[in-house]
Amino acid sequence: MGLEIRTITESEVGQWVQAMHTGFHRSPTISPEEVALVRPGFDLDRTRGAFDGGRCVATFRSMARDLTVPGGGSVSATAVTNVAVTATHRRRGLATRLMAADLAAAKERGEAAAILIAAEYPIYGRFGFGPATWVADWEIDVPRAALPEAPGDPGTVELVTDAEVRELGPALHERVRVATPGAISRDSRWWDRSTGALVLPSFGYQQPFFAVHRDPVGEVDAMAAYKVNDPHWPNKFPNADTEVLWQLAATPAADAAMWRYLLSLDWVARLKSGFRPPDDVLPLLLGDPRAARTETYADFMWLRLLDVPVALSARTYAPIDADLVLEVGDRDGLAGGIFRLETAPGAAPRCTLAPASPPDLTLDVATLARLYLGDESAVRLAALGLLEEHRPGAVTTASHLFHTPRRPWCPEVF
Ligand SMILES: CC(=O)SCCNC(=O)CCNC(=O)[C@H](O)C(C)(C)COP(=O)(O)OP(=O)(O)OC[C@H]1O[C@@H](n2cnc3c(N)ncnc32)[C@H](O)[C@@H]1OP(=O)(O)O
Repeated sequence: MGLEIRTITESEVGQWVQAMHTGFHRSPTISPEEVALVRPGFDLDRTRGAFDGGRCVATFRSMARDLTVPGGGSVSATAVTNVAVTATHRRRGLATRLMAADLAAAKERGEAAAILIAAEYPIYGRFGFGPATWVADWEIDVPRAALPEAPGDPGTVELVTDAEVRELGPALHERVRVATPGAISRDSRWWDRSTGALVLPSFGYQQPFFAVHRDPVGEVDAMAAYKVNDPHWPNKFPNADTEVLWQLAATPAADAAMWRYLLSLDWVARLKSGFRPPDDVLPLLLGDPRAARTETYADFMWLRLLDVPVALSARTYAPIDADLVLEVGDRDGLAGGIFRLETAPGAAPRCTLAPASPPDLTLDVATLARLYLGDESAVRLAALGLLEEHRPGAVTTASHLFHTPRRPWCPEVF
């Protein structure tokens, strides 16, 4: 029997989970109890495997998510995860075939985009994905941070239980999600796993502290999960690390108040921020921004457009009159074509198929993904040779149009 690519059946979930863990070099044996715990998170119509003689040797799964785009609208996206090929079967085209099957199904369902977090940079460009959001992660030398005196916070910070996080967190997350291009919807399993209500034996759970910030009328406007790791004290100096697992804030004032709290814990020498937006103001909240050392600055969520007119019509642009014809190449034949993007101040943008129009710009679908959420500038992409200009000024116009005041950010690890 040859290699077969297909969605899996209920009875194959166990060996699929085993193959996924094997591909990720985790434990080679997963208990039936753990399989039963993960199973409710799977949509079997979107869970694929590669089978060699009946044995699962590669895995691939996707989830339906809403992706926030500039302007506060959203597009439907297939969120790809658990892509893993057993070491004995790598580089035989299995990931390619699984990706082709999932993208075709997503296109068929009418999803406008596919998103994923790439384990390694070189893997997904060939499938039409481009890095669409980036992350930064800082380590802050707390004694040197010189946190400036701030006007009194009219709100309050309190510590809450994991049950309260499950109750209060989803509304705050949704408030942040719709205001943050690049953010995606989150299901209740995320909250269960992050608060110990659902513990997978392979991953375990150590309860963090949960802090919430409330505005003056008592509404939660920021939340953080953090741990304090307290190693030895050299010459009896306090030397602990605050490790922020996640922090969400709905307003700049709440964001600053929460960081102020996290930076003011006794005994702490260093604060590890966790993944933040690449243009986060966190370092600039400090009296001495040099106290924040960049630990990570890297690509994060990759995007692949599946429906260019739907996606480009869903976001807003700089308020200028523009008429730009884009020739989008897509070697997989999923989303390519010639499209006209029309914008005007105060009017909804329109993106339509325009096969007979002479293009102003030619670019690949993966390059358009880098522009789409506002993370990249067309001028930079042109400097890299990724955009071809046919009408003078078209690159500059595209740069103005797609630019957003803040860079996009995806707070989810999925
Ligand atoms: C969204 C996520 O889940 S990210 C997690 C991805 N998974 C992992 O990193 C786990 C460990 N790695 C693996 O499981 C596999 O190596 C995978 C999934 C990365 C690739 O699977 P494979 O079946 O080997 O990929 P496939 O054979 O389809 O490769 C297609 C092409 O991509 C290239 N490629 C695949 N993986 C990589 C890589 N990590 N780095 C560079 N090139 C790669 C191949 O060389 C091949 O190139 P070619 O067409 O020019 O010959």
